[in-house]
Amino acid sequence: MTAALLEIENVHGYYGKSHILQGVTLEVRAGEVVTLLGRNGAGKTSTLKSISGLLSPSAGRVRFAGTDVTGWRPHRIAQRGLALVPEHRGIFGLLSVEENLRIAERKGSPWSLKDVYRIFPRLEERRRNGGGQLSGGEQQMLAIARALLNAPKLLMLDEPVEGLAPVIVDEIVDQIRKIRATGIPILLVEQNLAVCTELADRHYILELGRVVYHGTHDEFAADEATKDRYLGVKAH
Ligand SMILES: Nc1ncnc2c1ncn2[C@@H]1O[C@H](COP(=O)(O)OP(=O)(O)OP(=O)(O)O)[C@@H](O)[C@H]1O
Repeated sequence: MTAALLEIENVHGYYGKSHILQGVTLEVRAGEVVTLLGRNGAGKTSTLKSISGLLSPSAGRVRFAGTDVTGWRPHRIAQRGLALVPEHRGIFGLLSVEENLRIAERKGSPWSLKDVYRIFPRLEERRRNGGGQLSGGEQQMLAIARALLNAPKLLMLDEPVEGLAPVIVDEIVDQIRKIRATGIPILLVEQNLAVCTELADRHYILELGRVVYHGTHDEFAADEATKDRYLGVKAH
């Protein structure tokens, strides 16, 4: 079996006195796309934050690429190659698309501007536009492209298609598939079940800050009862 690139073991986390993460355990192996599912407020974003150092775990371990990074500051974790693309996309509205990309370029990165334009041709078309002039879908593409330029060993995407039109959703799913084909593993938080089942090798479901289900793509696809119970999705 392939060794896990990311291992989260029994992670607990608080916002003030609220015990939000109550022992989350999951792993992502080399080359995998893994989804983290669950209803609103289940703790998906908080799990990504606890991995990337934005929420310091009160207990448990986060191991990444063989190193225990629990409690490290976000920038140190990012330097190790763990990239988080948050739901609110953090791009610079006053800079052009290309400037947004240029400031994310990194010496020695296997990813060049040309490589990201190959995956996101729309960004090349819009390269002189201001970041603030982009549509929601284009902003999402720009945020992912910026993360790629940083040469991530693992990409974490928080609801990349939320609120986007179906045609843009399809485009982004296709782009994520292309990124996956380059070998970069992805941890994907997503509510859109069709997107998840299309992309993922394995799934975890969170409820009240705990993992209540995990299974492979095939197991999950066949398990209507689980989908109904934890996600409120009726079989059809
Ligand atoms: N900064 C914060 N301060 C206090 N409570 C928070 C904070 N952020 C999130 N929470 C609470 O923590 C719980 C988990 O939130 P989280 O955002 O991780 O859930 P989620 O599964 O990502 O849901 P959603 O899809 O709604 O973002 C929720 O009850 C939420 O209200």
